[in-house]
Amino acid sequence: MRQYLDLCQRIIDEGEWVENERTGKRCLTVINADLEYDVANNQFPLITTRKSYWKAAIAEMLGYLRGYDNAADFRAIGCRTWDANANDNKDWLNNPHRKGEDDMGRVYGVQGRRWQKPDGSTLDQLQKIADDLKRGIDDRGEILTFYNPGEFDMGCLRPCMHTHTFSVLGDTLYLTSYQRSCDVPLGLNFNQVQVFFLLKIMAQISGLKPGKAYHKIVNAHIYEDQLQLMRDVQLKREPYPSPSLHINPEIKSLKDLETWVTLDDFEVKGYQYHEAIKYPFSV
Ligand SMILES: Nc1nc(=O)c2c([nH]1)NC[C@@H]1CN(c3ccc(C(=O)N[C@@H](CCC(=O)O)C(=O)O)cc3)CN21
Ligand SMILES: O=c1ccn([C@H]2C[C@H](O)[C@@H](COP(=O)(O)O)O2)c(=O)[nH]1
Repeated sequence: MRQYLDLCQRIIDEGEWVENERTGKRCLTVINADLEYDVANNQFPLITTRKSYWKAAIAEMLGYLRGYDNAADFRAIGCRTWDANANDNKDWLNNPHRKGEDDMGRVYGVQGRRWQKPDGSTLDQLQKIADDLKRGIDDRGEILTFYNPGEFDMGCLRPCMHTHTFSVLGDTLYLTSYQRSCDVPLGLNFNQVQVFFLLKIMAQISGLKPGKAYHKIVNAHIYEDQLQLMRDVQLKREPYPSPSLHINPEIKSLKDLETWVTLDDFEVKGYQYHEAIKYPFSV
């Protein structure tokens, strides 16, 4: 939790103002942040200085792992984060590739599960990783990437947390996740939960122990309309100790994740938090 608050403070102390054309807003910005999560000791990095909606964050990652490309599918599992980008983003609404209401296009999970190959077939990156990890194999290329520049014009948003690399040492699984752009008040709240969850669930279905997760962020920013709430409200609060995340031990395979898992299979214990803060969201 401290590392999150330190990053927020660093942006306020050292950040530079950058105009963002896409949203029409200015962002206070720093380059490069390295965060680390102790999954081995179940130190769940849930923000405690405001109420954080961890279930929606897990649902979003679950939707990516299932290859969802539609905001309605995300809503059905308890996540509304794609409603705005699928349906209120002017550029996307005018994009001929958009297939209608709620379509997100070829983003995240589509690339992760159905990467289009030149011969017309598709590649399932996640299945290959799950199969390898189950056999204890790390070929130094256990990489799940959602980043497909050739298809950016076919999706509503370029992926932000775009690449996840899994590594095995002995009987322990590690994860390194890369993020090109980070809305620290809103997005990072979710992304921290997702990196932690991704390592914990992949370790569980591989029969490996979870180790540490490393989260590498390039452009970390606070939008101008979020700054006052961050500086004068959230950063004035004292954090509480980390809660822990518990996953139904019956989840044993990628197939389980794809077929029957719901948010009821996840529980957070010991979550103490300060009251909610509503940060503005930029589409
Ligand atoms: N500007 C921007 N920031 C983001 O963080 C972001 C995007 N755009 N576009 C794509 C996804 C969508 N994400 C989102 C979208 C909404 C919330 C949000 O509104 N969170 C609220 C409440 C969530 C809830 O009630 O479940 C929050 O207070 O955290 C968070 C992340 C993360 N990403
Ligand atoms: O998982 C996510 C997804 C998105 N974001 C934020 C980062 C930026 O503020 C916007 C994306 O805008 P770009 O112009 O494409 O960089 O969404 C996030 O923090 N986490």
